[in-house]
Amino acid sequence: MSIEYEEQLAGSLVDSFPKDFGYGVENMDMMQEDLENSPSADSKPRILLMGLRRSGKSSIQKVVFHKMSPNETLFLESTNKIYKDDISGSSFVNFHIWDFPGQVDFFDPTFDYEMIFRGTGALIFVIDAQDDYVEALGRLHLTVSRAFRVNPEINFEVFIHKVDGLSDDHKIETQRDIHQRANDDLADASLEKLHLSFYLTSIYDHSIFEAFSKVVQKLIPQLPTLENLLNIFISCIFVNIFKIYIATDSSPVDMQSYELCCDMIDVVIDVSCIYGLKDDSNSNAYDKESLAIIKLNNTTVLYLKEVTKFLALVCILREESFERKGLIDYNFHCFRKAIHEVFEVSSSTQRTGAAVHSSHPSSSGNGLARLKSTALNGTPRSLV
Ligand SMILES: Nc1nc2c(ncn2[C@@H]2O[C@H](COP(=O)(O)OP(=O)(O)OP(=O)(O)O)[C@@H](O)[C@H]2O)c(=O)[nH]1
Repeated sequence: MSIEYEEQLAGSLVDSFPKDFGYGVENMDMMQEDLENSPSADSKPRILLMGLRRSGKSSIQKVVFHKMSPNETLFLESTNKIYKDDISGSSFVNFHIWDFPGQVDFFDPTFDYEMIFRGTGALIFVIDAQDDYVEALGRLHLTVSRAFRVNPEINFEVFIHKVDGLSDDHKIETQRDIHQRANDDLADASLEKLHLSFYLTSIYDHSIFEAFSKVVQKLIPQLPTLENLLNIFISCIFVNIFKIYIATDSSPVDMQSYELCCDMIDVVIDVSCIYGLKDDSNSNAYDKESLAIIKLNNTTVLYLKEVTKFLALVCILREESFERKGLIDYNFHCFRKAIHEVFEVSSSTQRTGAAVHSSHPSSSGNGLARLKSTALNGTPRSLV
């Protein structure tokens, strides 16, 4: 895939991607001013990407949110600015990502780290598993303990990264060792309440998308409502155009199904971008008409349909269930309506400044109650 095509693709999908927006290390004051003045600063959760130099932070951001192919990250230059990405990935998932250069002295007294941590939803600390990680563990401890003291609500996520270069045994041993040492350091500092979540990640497979999905899901207050909706509807995955799954039904997500769903999104969006876009810049590669059905050779069917501007529902159905397509379409229609209702409630609550609490879907209106009865009357529920 050419770089021009990728840029065109990213540009056509995401309106608010100020790609080259960044602050030089020398421009910390400017960044701070922006933090204070930005109207969206309070409403959108912030995700910080931190870690030592060359640990893979920028690569993660580029691969997940800019559709860069993993091989191209070999040519990424070292970041010497803090990059801020405004991700408007779905009605539910809007956040800022701050990619910190490895060499920034984050605890420079002229730099107000309290302000940064106060508005942060998740702090992702990236550790290069192919390198000696002793220094990284020291830095991790320093960073999370400072952040926790300022804002104990932050979700602390540790990406044990670049595990593609490790054997399966080595991966497990590395995770165990990092887990043990990081938690020992916290116990020594009497910070047992600080919880770290660990993920094995690589940009060369879907593990980075899966890990990011889990990080993002923790920031979605409507998640239990979405899960309920999916449970009563069908076995499926609800993903956005970045292949981050927002919610699934309650059966555990197996990697193979998730990878299939991701590939389906790639096919639909890539083909639409290459062959579907008209010359006028107003047309979108992904819109209300976006729909794809692929029959697999194991008697299952992949079914993708647009839900909102950035969200799609991808279902894996048994072939015989798919014969009742009218019922599936009707259920989908109800599901889509329910999602829009949840979104409307959430945006109006956000406007009034109140917190959004999840509730059982049947309490959210007639559309949802109808969905429940329809679903129970004949929707296939099994996953591959
Ligand atoms: N094998 C492997 N290499 C990776 C992975 N992720 C990133 N890399 C490589 O790691 C190198 C450094 O990646 P960057 O994304 O520039 O690292 P960074 O943390 O942003 O570095 P600074 O900007 O210096 O802070 C690049 O050559 C990437 O190709 C991965 O999952 N596996």
